[in-house]
Amino acid sequence: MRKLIEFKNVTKEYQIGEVNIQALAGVDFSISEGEFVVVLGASGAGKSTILNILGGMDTASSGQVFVGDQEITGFSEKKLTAYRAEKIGFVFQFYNLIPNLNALENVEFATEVCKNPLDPKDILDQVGLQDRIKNFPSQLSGGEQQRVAIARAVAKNPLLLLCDEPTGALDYVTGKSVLKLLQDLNQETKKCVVLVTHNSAIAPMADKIIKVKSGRIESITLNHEKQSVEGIEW
Ligand SMILES: Nc1ncnc2c1ncn2[C@@H]1O[C@H](COP(=O)(O)OP(=O)(O)OP(=O)(O)O)[C@@H](O)[C@H]1O
Repeated sequence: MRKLIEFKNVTKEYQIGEVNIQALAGVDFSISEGEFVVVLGASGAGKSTILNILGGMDTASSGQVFVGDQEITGFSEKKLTAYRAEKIGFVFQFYNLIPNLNALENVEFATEVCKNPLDPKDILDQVGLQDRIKNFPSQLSGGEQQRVAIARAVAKNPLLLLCDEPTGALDYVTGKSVLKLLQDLNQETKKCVVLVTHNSAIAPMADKIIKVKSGRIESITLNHEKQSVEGIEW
């Protein structure tokens, strides 16, 4: 499969007063089109930093990041904003829905700035919320709100779906159903999904597992016998 993402010797340093924090100390990896990738590591390992640089929410201190045929590390602020808006769908641990918009409006709002959005209603159908589209976030459970957040990300028709601990605030069963939804969407749409988690038990659902430790890549494993989420217990 064609290479979609490449990190080449990427570093990230944060300067807090006199203190210099090395969040990434030279990271190299690549991701192919359509892959479901799990980025694993302990707290503070650098997982979110990788995801934020990939999503154009943060910038590398040095090194190169390629997405498709573009080097995003060379982007101006304006190009990076367009990249985030058009190419990236984000799903976070806390759903970040707009409280005074209902489920459908939350998805519609996100698609307004996109070039080729999918139909918000169709996507809410696909995530199983066809009967709840008029509900406000406060009227939905955590799992349902996360489904709206996933619908919002997917409806943008992004190149990449980036998920940072998407089940972190959910109970076991609900978390599993959200992972199943992400796995199904990856299989159906062939969109690349990069999911950050500290939960190593979910690694078997991925095509590729990237382990991060202290700002470095510890290992990259290709999983040829990917498992369905239903078959994984933790
Ligand atoms: N904006 C920031 N300013 C200063 N330091 C930061 C910032 N963001 C991250 N860091 C530091 O960089 C390191 C990597 O953080 P990162 O959030 O990428 O880790 P993580 O693996 O995602 O951890 P967690 O699972 O706890 O979210 C940590 O030491 C963190 O404190």
